[in-house]
Amino acid sequence: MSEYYYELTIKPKSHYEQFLDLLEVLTNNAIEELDGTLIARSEDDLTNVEFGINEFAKRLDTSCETSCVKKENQDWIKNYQQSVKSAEIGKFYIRPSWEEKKDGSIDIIIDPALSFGSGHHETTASCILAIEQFVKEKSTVLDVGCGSGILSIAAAKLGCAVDICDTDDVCIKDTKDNFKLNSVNFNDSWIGSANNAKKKYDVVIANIVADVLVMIHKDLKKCLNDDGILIVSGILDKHLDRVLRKFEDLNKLEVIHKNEWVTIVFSK
Ligand SMILES: C[S@@+](CC[C@H](N)C(=O)[O-])C[C@H]1O[C@@H](n2cnc3c(N)ncnc32)[C@H](O)[C@@H]1O
Repeated sequence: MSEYYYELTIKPKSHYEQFLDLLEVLTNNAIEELDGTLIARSEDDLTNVEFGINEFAKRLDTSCETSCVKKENQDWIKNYQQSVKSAEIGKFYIRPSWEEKKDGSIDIIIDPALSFGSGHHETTASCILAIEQFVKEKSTVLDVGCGSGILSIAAAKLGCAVDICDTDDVCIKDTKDNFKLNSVNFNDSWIGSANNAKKKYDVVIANIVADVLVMIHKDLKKCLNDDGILIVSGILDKHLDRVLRKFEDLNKLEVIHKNEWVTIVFSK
């Protein structure tokens, strides 16, 4: 990548299409069209093209405003990568693949993608803290609404046997990719929700939203072992009581507040 690029701006008074055609031929680059203005950018010097355009305007007996400015090039990929931050949550360190791992922390790699779950949202962070505190090695875990898979990857890294489900097929694909990226395994996966579970689990985690938790509360409890742990999140504090009412037959072990978001840990 060169240190500089040239930006040629042309605002024709008339014959817009002819100027566009000529600019395309002369620059062989993508042209930006903005309210009657044509903008070409190139790492090649465009001052000769500007001269040609002005000669063309004279031939057409019209005029156009032009400017050709030399600008500093940006490393857009590096700029973007610098905007994606790692997150340290308890003993876990969640990072994009281009960042270094942190010694002494449990490493989780999540690259930016469509699925929710980078570790920066309050609900994800609180669920990870709850997993660290309440989930024991070798537990069987169901991650309902796995998103990026971040929570089930955390559980897998603690030595749990995990199953994943999400109503969105893109999340299932992203989670599978992220398991590979993190060199951990899951057992079973399906597109759908807790009502499709074929067995009971030691731990069920559902970071969804209050309305959905209320809607699927029976399914979540149904796939929980007798002494199982249920972690629910995605609850805005104004909806907390409504969610609590649906789980009052369970023991409330912990309520984690982070800004306006609440995560609850129950035991059966
Ligand atoms: C807030 S994201 C949580 C992602 C990830 N588990 C985390 O904690 O960062 C909620 C996820 O739940 C999924 N979802 C929504 N309704 C669902 C339902 N009824 N059953 C299962 N998953 C659902 C969404 O597709 C989304 O991926």
